[in-house]
Amino acid sequence: MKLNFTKMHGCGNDYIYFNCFNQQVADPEALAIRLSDRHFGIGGDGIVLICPSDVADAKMRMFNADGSEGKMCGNATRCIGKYMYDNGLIDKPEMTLETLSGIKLLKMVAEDGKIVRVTVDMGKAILKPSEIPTKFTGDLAVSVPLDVDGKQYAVTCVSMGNPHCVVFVDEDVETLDLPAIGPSFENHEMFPERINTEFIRVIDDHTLQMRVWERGSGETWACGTGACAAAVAAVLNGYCPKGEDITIHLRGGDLTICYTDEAVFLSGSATTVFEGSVEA
Ligand SMILES: N[C@@H](CCC[C@H](N)C(=O)O)C(=O)O
Repeated sequence: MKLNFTKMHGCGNDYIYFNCFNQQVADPEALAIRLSDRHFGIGGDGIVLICPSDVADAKMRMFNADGSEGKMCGNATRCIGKYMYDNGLIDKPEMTLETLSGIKLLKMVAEDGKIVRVTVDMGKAILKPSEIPTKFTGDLAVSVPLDVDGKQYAVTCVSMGNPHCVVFVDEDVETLDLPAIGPSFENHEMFPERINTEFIRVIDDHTLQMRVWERGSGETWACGTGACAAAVAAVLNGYCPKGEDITIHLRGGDLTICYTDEAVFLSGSATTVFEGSVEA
């Protein structure tokens, strides 16, 4: 059996998207592992299913490259908005999207009939360490010490529907050896469900530089929820103001985040790369 797919990316965070309004994907965990492989598959950071929903315009399920299911994915939400509008599944440039972390509202900008930019209301940031989840105690984990492979880091933990550990560093993040240090954060005993880790250099009070090691996918060129977590952490640590746009420079492009008391807003591009079909 063949499955039709669309390869899309948000700032280089690339997933293989399946329209499940008109086809069914069995065993998405195994499919994610096989197709994400950049040598023997299509290549991507994972797969995303765009499914019918009883409570929203569509429902997202996303699977990392190791087959694990993520509860939230900021870049995929934006790409789904573009897919739904560009393919006539919605007729106005806004939609609701059901995720494992609740229903998100997307507002989009169209140019020549195609979506070029999407803003997602990601909901409130979750800061209670036990709810992220982490094993830190207390009401917040802001600049708390963490020993990783014998080196001391100060980390700030945030959930954007999925867990993040944000580390502020002084050096250019391009100089970091992420494949060496990323897995030790991801699988650290303080994070019972593993963790996504963002390494951040503060450029100024409205600009951050970021690299990310994602749970289940390794280094990716962008992470929407990670960019949100980084902006929240920057505010909590006093580097950036609340309620104003913060630009995050990622390996694959820029994202804009605004952290308010009501919600975190994520804005950025969404791009279609190619379409095809693959043996299921
Ligand atoms: N790239 C994503 C996040 C994908 C899920 C993450 N790896 C997890 O397991 O929580 C984004 O853009 O937010």
